[in-house]
Amino acid sequence: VPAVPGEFLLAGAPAAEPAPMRACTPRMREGLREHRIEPPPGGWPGVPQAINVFNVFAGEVMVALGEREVCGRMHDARTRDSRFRTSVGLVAVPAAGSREPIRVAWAEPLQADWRPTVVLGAPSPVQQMDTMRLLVRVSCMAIGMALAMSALMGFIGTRDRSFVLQAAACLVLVLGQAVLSGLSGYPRPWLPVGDHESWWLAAFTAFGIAALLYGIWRQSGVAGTLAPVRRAVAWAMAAAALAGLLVPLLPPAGLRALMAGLETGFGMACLALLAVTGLSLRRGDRGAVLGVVSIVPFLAIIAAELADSRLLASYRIEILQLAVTWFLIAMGYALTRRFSHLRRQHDAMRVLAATDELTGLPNRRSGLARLEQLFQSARDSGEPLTVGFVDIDLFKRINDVHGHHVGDQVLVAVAEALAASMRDRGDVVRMGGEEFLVVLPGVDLPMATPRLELMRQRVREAGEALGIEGLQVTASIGLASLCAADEDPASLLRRADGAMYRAKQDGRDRVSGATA
Ligand SMILES: Nc1nc2c(ncn2[C@@H]2O[C@H](COP(=O)(O)OP(=O)(O)OP(=O)(O)O)[C@@H](O)[C@H]2O)c(=O)[nH]1
Repeated sequence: VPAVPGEFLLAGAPAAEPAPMRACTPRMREGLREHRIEPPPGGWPGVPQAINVFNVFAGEVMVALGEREVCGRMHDARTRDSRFRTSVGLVAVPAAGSREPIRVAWAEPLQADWRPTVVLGAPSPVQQMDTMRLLVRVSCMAIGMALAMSALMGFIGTRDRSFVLQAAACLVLVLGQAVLSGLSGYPRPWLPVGDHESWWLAAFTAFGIAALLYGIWRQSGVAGTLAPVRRAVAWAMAAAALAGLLVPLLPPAGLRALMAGLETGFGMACLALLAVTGLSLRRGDRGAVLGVVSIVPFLAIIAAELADSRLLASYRIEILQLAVTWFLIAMGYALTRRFSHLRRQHDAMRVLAATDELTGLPNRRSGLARLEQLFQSARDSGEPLTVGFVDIDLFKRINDVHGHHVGDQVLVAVAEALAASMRDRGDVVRMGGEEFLVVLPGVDLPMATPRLELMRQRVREAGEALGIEGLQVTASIGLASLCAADEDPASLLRRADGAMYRAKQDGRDRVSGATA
């Protein structure tokens, strides 16, 4: 290696081989079927030719032109020309006028209709096309991984099982894509695929189909309603997963039969789910739209398969990956909706847990929590803080004379009268029974007394407004302002409570202030 100059870094070492290619051995050629591509009339034009073989999912691929002959496997990038990342290929310069044919060979495909594609042309456009395929393949996997991560984060936030299932489905489908696209062998194998590409492909097809069916079924809107459909889909999923587990036991012919069975089964399950999703839509379940949307690409692939589409044949891997990614995005969207639903539910429960059912005021627990906060900030800032304990007078008698339902009406009317007198309704708390707490941050005792006098008046008026004969509603109110001796909110409350008892003793229907 020459000395490293100051302006840049030099890494690596000069190449020792003329062409970093893997020559074919008799073992590699075993079982390969060879095909010939003839040169143009008049022979090769004497310029570089790139030959690229796509869509061979398993086994060795041989590409040869003239002297140059290479064998490579999709699942180990070290065996391939690194200029081609999604295919096995070579660049050769046949002599001008030479009539040597191109020879390509591969093992019998796992599915009869999975035809390999050979691309021939000038190196630059062939490589650009190869890079474009790589971009699609990598992007699809990256989206799948990002969705798996966000599903995991959703689980951390909600502890809801669907998020784990989604993350697991994403991972299965991402790994399946890695094997399908050959990225599991790039830059060196990171999954132990080895010589068993067909097993891995069949197993991931089976697990992937189980995951797809589960997702589409969950979104079809029939999960909770049609028991026979539910059972049929559950069976289909279990059968697909079981088939995936049995894969290592199957001989090549068995694998082919399994793949054909999985493809047919998946197609039929998609059509059945489309039909039941249609029923859900007709019943007005708008959520089922997502079920239809997630199946559409797979139905399009089945249709293209039946029509023997060229596009599907040459871009099979990318099209399958895009369909899977589409499905994962649809499922991710469904989970986002579920997340907001759970959030709303959670918020609603928090509000319920903090609210008194009868009056709609904050309940004792949340009121005390708010008082604790106000107590601390008043302590820190030195601002005044006053609390008023409001107790309806002779409430037991109101219940006894007019009935419990009138007692309830009185409680609601008093709560309303107290809350209406405050700027922030959150500062009136129902402490329980016929007791209320009024919190006045920033207000001292001399300022609080007339306000509570006014509230006492409003309580009386609220009772009169009920228009019940013989009903008189009054309240005794005890006031206390924060002083240096108050170590905690409880001591402030105790003093307000004491003042309220004095108001009762002094004849009720009055406001009494506690001394510091
Ligand atoms: N209608 C109704 N009554 C309630 C509710 N909660 C508590 N009570 C009743 O409120 C009454 C409170 O009575 P006491 O604590 O004896 O006090 P009081 O009758 O108001 O007498 P003083 O406080 O001395 O003026 C009890 O009879 C409880 O059953 C409620 O939600 N609705």
